[in-house]
Amino acid sequence: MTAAELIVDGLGMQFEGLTALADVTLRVPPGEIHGLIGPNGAGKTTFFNCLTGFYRPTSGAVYLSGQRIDGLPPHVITGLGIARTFQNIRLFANMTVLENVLVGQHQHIPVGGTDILSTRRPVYPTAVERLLILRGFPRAAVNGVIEIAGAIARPPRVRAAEAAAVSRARDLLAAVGLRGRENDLARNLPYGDQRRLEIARALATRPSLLLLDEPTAGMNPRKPPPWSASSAASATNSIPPSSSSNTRCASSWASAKTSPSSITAAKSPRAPVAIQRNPTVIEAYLGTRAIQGGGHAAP
Ligand SMILES: Nc1ncnc2c1ncn2[C@@H]1O[C@H](COP(=O)(O)OP(=O)(O)OP(=O)(O)O)[C@@H](O)[C@H]1O
Repeated sequence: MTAAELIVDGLGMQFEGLTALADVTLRVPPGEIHGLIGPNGAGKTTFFNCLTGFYRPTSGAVYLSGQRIDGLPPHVITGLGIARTFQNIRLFANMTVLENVLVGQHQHIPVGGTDILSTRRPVYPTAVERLLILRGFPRAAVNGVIEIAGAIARPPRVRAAEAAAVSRARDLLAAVGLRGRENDLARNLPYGDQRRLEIARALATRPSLLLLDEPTAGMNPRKPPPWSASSAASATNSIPPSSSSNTRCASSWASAKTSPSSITAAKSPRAPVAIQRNPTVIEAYLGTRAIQGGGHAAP
């Protein structure tokens, strides 16, 4: 997916008596990497939750490449191009490493239904679709039925798509340094590797905007990740995990390409939150390949 522009206009989030976000206004142009910095409780995670549909903001609006997205459910926002990781890791603990990344590709794996009908049109599902629609079934229900049938019957096109998804998942895992761990259960990975897996899963959704919540928490600040473009540079530039100082670079977002610009600072009545353009943090962590495109890791 190409890089997306994010515009946040007067965003507010109220938890009964608590104002977590008030009048947050900012713009992230396509292709830029920024850090969101603020003390504990400043509202960084709440902000990400509002952008990704986990919270419905109480005021304001969010636009992704011109489309208003606030209030939409998380899976729809993911489909529109925003992927995220979580401060408190949320993997599918009892699924394998590979399966976790496959889940991230779910929206791009045709198993029947709409994808096959609209783009490939094999004769049999089309006939079934027509029959069901003629009998008065709503189109969405018909698509659902055919999707289930496709998943059960697994015709050659579905199997080919699944094989491609597995191959891409393996490439993503290699890109984040998890080659050879594909069949391990996610819960058995060390903490730092679980963070890497979350990033691979997020990239698997082919995002146009990637939100990373405390991506370096629990990571060794001195040992660069294996996929880093320059281990010497990243060793110098990487930030401490959960910083001992009061200010934390808890969250970052990134999308492909880079271009200079400035954005306004986010405002919160509770504590200051700064938005900084800081490519070093992300590049040191992910390596430029994952962010800027190239190979299968490119979103
Ligand atoms: N679901 C919720 N219900 C009530 N209050 C909430 C909820 N989620 C967040 N808050 C409150 O909103 C404020 C902002 O929390 P948030 O987790 O967004 O801060 P943060 O900047 O991410 O902090 P940290 O760096 O510690 O993660 C806090 O006071 C928190 O208690």
